[in-house]
Amino acid sequence: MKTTICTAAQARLADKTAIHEHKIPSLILMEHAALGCTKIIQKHLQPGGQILILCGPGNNGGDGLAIARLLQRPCFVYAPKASSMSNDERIQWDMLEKNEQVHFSSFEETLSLMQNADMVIDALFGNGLSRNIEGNYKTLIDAVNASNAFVISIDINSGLDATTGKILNACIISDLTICLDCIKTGQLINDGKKVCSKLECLSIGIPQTIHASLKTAILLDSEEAKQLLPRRSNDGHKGTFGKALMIGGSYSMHGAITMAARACYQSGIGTLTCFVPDCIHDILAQKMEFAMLKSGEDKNGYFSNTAIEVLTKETGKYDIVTIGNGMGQQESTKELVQKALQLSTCTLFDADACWAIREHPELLRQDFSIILTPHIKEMTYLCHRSLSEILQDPFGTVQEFCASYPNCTLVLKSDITLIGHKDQMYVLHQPNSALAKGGSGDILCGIIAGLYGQCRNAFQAAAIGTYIHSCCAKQKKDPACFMQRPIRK
Ligand SMILES: NC(=O)C1=CN([C@@H]2O[C@H](COP(=O)(O)OP(=O)(O)OC[C@H]3O[C@@H](n4cnc5c(N)ncnc54)[C@H](OP(=O)(O)O)[C@@H]3O)[C@@H](O)[C@H]2O)[C@@H](O)CC1
Ligand SMILES: [K+]
Repeated sequence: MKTTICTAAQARLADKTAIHEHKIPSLILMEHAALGCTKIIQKHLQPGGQILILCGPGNNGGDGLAIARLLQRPCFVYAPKASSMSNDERIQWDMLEKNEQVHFSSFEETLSLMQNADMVIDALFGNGLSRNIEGNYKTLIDAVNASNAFVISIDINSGLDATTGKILNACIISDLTICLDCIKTGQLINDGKKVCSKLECLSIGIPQTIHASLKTAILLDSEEAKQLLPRRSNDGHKGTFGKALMIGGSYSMHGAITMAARACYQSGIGTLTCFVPDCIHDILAQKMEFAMLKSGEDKNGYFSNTAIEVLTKETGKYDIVTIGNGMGQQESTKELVQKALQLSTCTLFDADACWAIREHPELLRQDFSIILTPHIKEMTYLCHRSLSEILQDPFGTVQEFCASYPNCTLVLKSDITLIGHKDQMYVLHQPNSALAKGGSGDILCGIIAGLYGQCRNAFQAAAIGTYIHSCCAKQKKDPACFMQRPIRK
């Protein structure tokens, strides 16, 4: 089952389509949601533990009341007066009329119960939050955050904008958030990262085809990765697995191209050629017994402007060209980037190549595939957004770029990495500080190139390469001393 990532509007549309077009009554969806939540809640609940369920005025509150019914154990519930409930919540309320295990508490009682509660279920607001939280709801949220209870939010932490991840004046900080049907974009960005400790996504019976038709982003998890990993045929030869040319390096940054090349080789490329400045040729010849080496004229430790001449004879020889690792922000980098595009083959722009193309973004529109792997700072060179604008809205940034450059696959690297192509997007949500060190990006570039050689599909290679890269980071218990080596399992 795919886990999807939606904006608030997409999530609402998916609900609406399921209810009105697929004729699945909303109460059935709510029952699925509540049954699934109850199972998860029970796993975290101590026998005899005191549980307090906070319900708001909409269907999120309806989920809370359904959970109270399904728990089948004594619990306290705070709920608004029946006249201000949504229709479905009202039906849930009626179902509790004869229930003797559910005790409704007043606002004041709820505040005092909070002090001894073992668990608080946050069903105040979900996808329908529309303005700042004030008054009693704010007081309740502040009290939850001050309590020692284990807090589970239903669907969305109440107070969090589901799309932007901004807090609307007050917000529940949860130990666990059970996302209904899909993860919301706001849970992965901005304040969303701080208020949701752990996300668990629950299927509630909304048909997967609805998400597919809405073109929602897909979580890149192990299930998805298995589908993407290229299969190597036993009767393949080195040509089958691709010929890569990696252009990069400088006197002070020869490690970057070395790491990228090693990662490419270890990721299964058929043959690998590195093109580096003359001044580091001999160093690399010592380090890279696995790659063929070509070198071009250097100046002050970088490629010279005339180094490009060597590339003129290379047209048609390679399946993938990578450019950028350790090249520096030099005039020659700009020249080489343009020349690399003339090789008319799939080209991966990493690091300084993303900087070098910024004056000629029109060159990114080619009739062959281009992969770009910028981190957030490098992304500022590729779009008209500032660093903070990209951080605020990484999903929109990737969508906008991919719509403008349909032949490009963009890998926007940060604690969550987004991989976009046309209207498709994968989201890798495995933040790990092990990858926050020099060389990580170079290795990712190499892994993607190695995998491209084996599948010849830029979006697939970028997605599976990004996933494998993050798996490498999980190998060590202490992320600070992690040494990166590509793996294949
Ligand atoms: N539909 C489905 O298929 C399923 C939906 N499910 C569940 O429904 C949830 C979405 O339900 P929902 O649309 O009723 O929104 P929800 O957030 O509960 O409340 C909206 C209410 O709050 C009010 N309100 C808003 N902001 C406020 C504020 N700051 N302070 C005070 N009031 C405020 C708002 O008032 P209004 O803006 O209309 O004036 C309205 O009355 C979703 O997250 C999931 O949990 C599941 O059961 C599975 C099936
Ligand atoms: K909630």
